[in-house]
Amino acid sequence: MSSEVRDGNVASRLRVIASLAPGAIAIAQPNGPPANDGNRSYALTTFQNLDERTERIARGLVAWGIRPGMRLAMLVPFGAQFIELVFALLKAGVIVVLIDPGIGRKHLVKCLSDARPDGFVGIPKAQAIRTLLRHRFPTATWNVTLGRRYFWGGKTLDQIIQLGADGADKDQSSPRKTTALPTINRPDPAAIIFTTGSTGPPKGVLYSHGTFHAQIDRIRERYDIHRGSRDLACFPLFGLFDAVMGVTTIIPDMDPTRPADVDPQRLIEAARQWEVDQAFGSPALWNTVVRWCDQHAVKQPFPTLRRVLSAGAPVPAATMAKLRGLIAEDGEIFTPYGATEALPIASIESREVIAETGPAAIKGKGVCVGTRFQDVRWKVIEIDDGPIETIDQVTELPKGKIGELMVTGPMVTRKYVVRSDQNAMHKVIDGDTVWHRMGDVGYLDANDRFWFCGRKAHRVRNGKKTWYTVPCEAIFNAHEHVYRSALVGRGQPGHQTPVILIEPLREFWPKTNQESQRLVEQLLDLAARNPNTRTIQEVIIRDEPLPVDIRHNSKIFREKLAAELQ
Ligand SMILES: Nc1ncnc2c1ncn2[C@@H]1O[C@H](COP(=O)(O)OP(=O)(O)OP(=O)(O)O)[C@@H](O)[C@H]1O
Repeated sequence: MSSEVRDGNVASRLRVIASLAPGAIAIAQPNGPPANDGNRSYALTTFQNLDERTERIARGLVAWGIRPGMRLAMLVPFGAQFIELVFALLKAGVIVVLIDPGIGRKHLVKCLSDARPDGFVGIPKAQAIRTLLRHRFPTATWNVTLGRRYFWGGKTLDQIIQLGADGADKDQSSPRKTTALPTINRPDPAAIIFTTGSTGPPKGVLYSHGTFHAQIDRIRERYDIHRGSRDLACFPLFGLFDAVMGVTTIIPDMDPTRPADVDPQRLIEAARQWEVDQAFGSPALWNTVVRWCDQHAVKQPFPTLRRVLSAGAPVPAATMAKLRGLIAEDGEIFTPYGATEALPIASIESREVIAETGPAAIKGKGVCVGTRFQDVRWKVIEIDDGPIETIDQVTELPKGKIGELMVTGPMVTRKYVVRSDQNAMHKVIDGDTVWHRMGDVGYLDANDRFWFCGRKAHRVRNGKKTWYTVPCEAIFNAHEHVYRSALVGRGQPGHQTPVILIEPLREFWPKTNQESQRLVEQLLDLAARNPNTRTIQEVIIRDEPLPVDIRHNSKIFREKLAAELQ
């Protein structure tokens, strides 16, 4: 489809979809509580509505004075309006600043301030907070409020839409008639998206329109996604991809910033009502769904679901096997691997995990994240904690050897624009090409699959000995009373003692010191029998959950734990 889109703006794909299927439903959002039979009423947006409204908002923004390259930060909860506004801003040539509220208030304000936005598009509450903190956002003068505007300046969305219809700003003495949308080329900047911040403060990644095109094309091809599919979008940003692939986004009744707290009953109802055939969610969401169905003895609650996507962290093979039993028999579960800076890089399907790579992972071989997406190039290189400027300074490792992963391709972003000091640590120049160092360690196998062994920054070192998080933790996670574990180093890198912190499953939380001691002994016994872990001699059973990121609910904040241990 990309060849049909003449200009480089990724939002122009909407126009193509709208011309092919104008009346098809682009977005369905619940607008009432579920009835007794589980069915509920939904507000519907067709592809034609979506294209026309985004066009009108974009024209309104341009008529108001918004110019290509201006940065506008989105402070709008995920939903139909979020999707609509992102496309409208892209059509106007704006660089959309996207921040996941799940990163927490402190990081949120800091990231927004560092992104130096020219304005905010937000709900009244967000605009009120922005106004109170205006010294942090000195350049933010173009502000659009959804709903009612109170004591702050700017325009309401309704005024922008009106402007888009009129083609001129009535507030101005000499109304402009120039509401043509700008021409955008693929290399032009489209968005600044923040990393989760699981290894330090979140970094702002610059996406071009070309980055988005490459992501959409690769995802569509590899997962064989077609117009007419219906996606339960439990991971908000996927709703944006759906719209330009002609897929209906069903917005689930859940807090997208707290995927582990989802009510599976609501998902099941939505999937039934819409005969959903695709769903995207984080591993934590699927874990909640699988456990709930287990507890309630629910059999195949998603009979029409044929494509499940789960991203952001490893999905245990056991969860995958159970999830397989909940969806259509011929359904597939994919775990794409990538990062905010480079997505998608690789992918694996559940059958391969269950039959082959999952059992290997349990033995401490790392988590296999699969084979490359088309046009990705990757190398495993010797681990270096400092910057690597050019490709000639890189030492590539042979297959099977653990090192750090670096990648390049059209979906790989070229730089950070917030915390740009981090560019030196992550980017390697190779002529016109930029390689991105993922910050992940692992190895490539004989079938060109990558085996993820954890984050580079989380490895524990003592002299020549290195312990990698994922292969070590797998040995402890295999104990039937363990929910998850974290390898943490006590002391300075190079002189660290490896310590394993254990979060038992809720039902097996030790009630006495003796029970706790018994569990420690069993775990040390397990550790002694595996070469990865036999040098680990300290296991601590926690009496509270391990700290994890809110966005994926699965990335363990090992830095925090290490600080507690020192
Ligand atoms: N399928 C997967 N299996 C295992 N880990 C994954 C998978 N997909 C992503 N990851 C992990 O998530 C990381 C990317 O996450 P993200 O871009 O959200 O930010 P972050 O790297 O956690 O944050 P920061 O870079 O700020 O520390 C990858 O580098 C990898 O460690």
